[in-house]
Order: sequence, then C-alpha cells, then structure tokens
Amino acid sequence: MDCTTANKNNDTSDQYRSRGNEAFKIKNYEESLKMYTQSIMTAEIDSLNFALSVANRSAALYYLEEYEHSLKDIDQAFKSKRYPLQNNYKLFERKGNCYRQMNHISIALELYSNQLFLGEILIIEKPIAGVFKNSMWMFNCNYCFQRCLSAIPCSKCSQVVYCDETCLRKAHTCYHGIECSLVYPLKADPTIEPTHDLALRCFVKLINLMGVEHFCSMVRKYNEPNFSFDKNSNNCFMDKTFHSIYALGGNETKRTVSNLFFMHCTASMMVSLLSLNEYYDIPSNLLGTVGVSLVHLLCIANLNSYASVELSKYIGKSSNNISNRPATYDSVALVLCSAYSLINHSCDPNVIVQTYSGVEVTRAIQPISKGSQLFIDYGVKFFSHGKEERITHLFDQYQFQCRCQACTNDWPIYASLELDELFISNGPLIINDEDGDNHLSIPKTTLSKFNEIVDLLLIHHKINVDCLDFLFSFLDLLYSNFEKPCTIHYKCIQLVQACMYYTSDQVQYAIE
Ligand SMILES: C[S@@+](CC[C@H](N)C(=O)[O-])C[C@H]1O[C@@H](n2cnc3c(N)ncnc32)[C@H](O)[C@@H]1O
Repeated sequence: MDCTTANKNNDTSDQYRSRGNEAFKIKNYEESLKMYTQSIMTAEIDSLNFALSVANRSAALYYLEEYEHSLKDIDQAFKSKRYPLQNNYKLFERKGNCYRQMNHISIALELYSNQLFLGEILIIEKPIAGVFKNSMWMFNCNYCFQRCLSAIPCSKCSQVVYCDETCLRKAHTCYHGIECSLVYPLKADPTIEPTHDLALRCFVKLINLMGVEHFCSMVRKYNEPNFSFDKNSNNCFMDKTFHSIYALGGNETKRTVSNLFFMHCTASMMVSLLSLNEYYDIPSNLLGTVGVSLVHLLCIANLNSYASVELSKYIGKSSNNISNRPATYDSVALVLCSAYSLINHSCDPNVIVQTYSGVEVTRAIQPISKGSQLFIDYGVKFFSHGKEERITHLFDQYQFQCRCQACTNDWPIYASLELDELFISNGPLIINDEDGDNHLSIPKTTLSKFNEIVDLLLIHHKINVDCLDFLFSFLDLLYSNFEKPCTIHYKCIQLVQACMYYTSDQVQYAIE
C-alpha cells in the first residue's frame, strides 16, 4: 500500500471544504479553520482539492489575524502548482494585505502591483485597416468611418462617400485610388463578405505603401521553407507596415480543404479584377505571388478581424439621450488591429474592447496578475452561449478547442438574462442576500450607489464616465466577495459594457 495516500479521499476533502466555506460565510473563522485543516488532511497529494483548501485556510487565518500562518498557506497554494492560475490575483492580494497588516508597506505595494486593476487600459490602438460591415457606407465616411449625413461622393465611382474633400483625398492616396474600379464588382458579388473586402483593403494599402514589387519580394521571403518570423523583434506588430499585417496567423494548415478552396477561388477572382484594373498596373509575372498573398490575407482577415462597436448617432434624433439609441450595439465597421489580434479566446474573458471615434481601447474586466494571459471572447461567452454552440463556433471559425475554466467545469449559461433584458428592464437591479441576513461584505451605501447607476442607465438614460469608474470598482468588490459563475458578475459586466458604449462619445483617446 502507498502510505502517502492512505485514507486520503478528495470527496471527503470537498465535504470538509464546503463546511469550511459555510462557516467562513457567517464569519465563524475558527470553525472554518478546523474544517479547512480537515479538508487539507484528507485531500489527495498534489490535488486541486489540496490547493483550494490551503488557499481558503489562508483566508480564514487572515481574518483570525494570524498573518504569518496565512502567508505560509498562501505560499503552499502557490507551490502546489494546482491552484487555478486565473485566481492567483486573490493570493497576491491576500499576501499584500498580510504584509500591510504587518506594517511591511513596501512589500505590500510590490505585491499589489503584481496585478492589473479593473478598468485599467491595456491597449490603445488604431486599426491597421477597416471596412464597412453592412449598408452603413451611405451614411458613413469611407475614410474616417464617422457618421456623415451630408457626405460628398467619390468623383469617379458611385459606391463611396466622404465627410469632406480632406477625407476624400486621404482615402484616394491611401487605398481608394486603386480600389475605385473594384468596389462595384465586389459589392455585386453575393459570395463576397466583409472579411474579403478587408483582406483586399490590407493588400491595397500595402502595395500602395511599399510598391507591388517590394511587397511580392517580402511575400516570397515569407514563403521560403525555413523562414521563421521573430514575433518579438522591433515591435513589428505595432508599425502598421508589412509585418504587422502579414505576420498575423491565418491557420492555413488547420483549415478544411473546402474552406481553403473557397479562399483560393475568392483570391483568384480578386486577381482577375486587379489585372483588369485601369488605375494600378500589376506586372503579369507578379500576379501569381499576389494570388498567394491574397489567400493568406483572406485567412488573416477571417481569423483576426472583429466588428468594431461605435455609438451610433441616429438620423434626426439627439445623440444626448440614450433612449433614442438602439438597445443593441451598433457595429459599423469590421477592423483589423495588430496587437488586439494576438489575444487568445476565453469564454470568460478578462479584457473587453470599446471603440472611441475609431480608436480601439482594451481594458481589464477581471483582476489579472502580472505575467498571466489576456483573453477576449471570440463572439461567444459562457453566460450567453451554451457549451455546444461555443465548441462549434470556435472550431469552425478558429480551429481550436477551448479549455477555459467555463468549458472545463461546464459553467451554466444565464439563459434568462439576455443582453436586451438589461435595457428593457422596468426597475433598477436590486441585490439582496438570499436569506435577508446581510452576509454581503459590500456596504449598503455602495449597493445603493450601484442601484442608482443602474437606474440612471436603464431608466433615465443619462450616464457619464464617472459611473463607469464606479462600476469597475463595484465589479472589483464582486470578485472579492462572490465565486464565479455568478449572476451578479454577469449583470455587472453587461452594465460596464453598456456604460462604456453609451459614454464612448464623452472620451477622446489620442494615438501618436
Ligand atoms: C486571433 S488569433 C490569436 C493569436 C494567436 N494565438 C497567435 O499567436 O497569433 C486566433 C487563433 O489563436 C488560437 N487560439 C485563440 N484562443 C485559443 C485558445 N483559447 N486555445 C487554443 N488556441 C487558441 C487559435 O488557433 C485561433 O484560431
């Protein structure tokens, strides 16, 4: 018999930990200390159960003011390597709190700086390229994408409009000069999707910038058998030139044959149009390389583009009143951003993006410890899409299987809490503790401020950026007080998103 595991049983350990959690909730820390210790003693060696119980015991010890012991347990949880990475921030925070209580302020500050705070801005970037997602082209400038009801048309084609002469000139110099004769045939083709327009826009911008000969020589270099690209060199993803687009992943090797066949057909149709283009002459010996590059750019656009969500300003209605605005977010453009494209997916994302006059701003919506990954959602989140739906979407479009916490632990969706419900709701959101006894560690004044903001947002439709700061700090409180998955997190994240959307015209982000 293996003596090290005799009598250990994770189910028994779970039961003790649950009892410890119950005691902890009602602030009976001594009892919870006993239960967590029993749980640790019965947990199997090197198990997740052990890591969780030792981390929980560090919390009980903290409240019992046994800071040295709490620190020892925190270190045990880190060392176990089984404690969920995404919860590391809790341990860092507790460790910082212990040192603060022990008057080691500088150590505490260093530990706190190991995590990003909620709402922190992580990336500000302008897309490398963008195209209209739907019929917005009639009321939006084809250069700056801003809404414009008194637009001027292109002097040659009948397909695009601009705010003014300045935008018209800039677009012509940058891409429309080459694209002008291609826009109509592409729009008329029902198989052409916005991601295809985006791939072509990237191509046109690049050949305009570097010349088609140089572009093709770079493409050939990329296709050499031993070519390897150093993603860390020279900030290449930020320079808006060849590398920042072409080095993005296209997943060609993971795609199905029929998908690749479709990409090749689209690329060859584009090559035909380009070869007939009267505004830009591509030498016939380069058309093959152009075709190869278009296949890659089509795959890149398909994998990395996303719908940028801008606050719409409705025709004839004041934009100051959100009740005049739609309940669903308005997506005008499909954009490609190089830094944002490097972020992987989680069904429980820790960052969120919002567009501010064409600038994409990515912020933290979960505590994120230094060195851990950022995650966005690729259009599916655990609370609004079932697991099967997420698996199919992620595999079909992005060719991977998600192993986030929500997928691994099969977190439930909040089917009754669709996005619109928050906007249609008749009354403010009330947070009650279940049995009427106040076990929440959120002060009543904070709760009423939260309800006030919900009221401002959903009923009076008046909201400002200060409310957003409050919502982020409220979300932070929730993370310290509730375990996920939890409805209130979901509601608060939806409110943060709504608040970011409705205040996006109140803030300006500049890019140098
Ligand atoms: C927009 S790219 C993200 C950046 C990419 N990881 C890279 O290094 O270039 C999307 C691709 O990244 C990979 N990916 C994204 N999230 C993932 C995840 N959670 N698990 C595994 N692969 C993921 C998939 O291959 C997906 O098609």
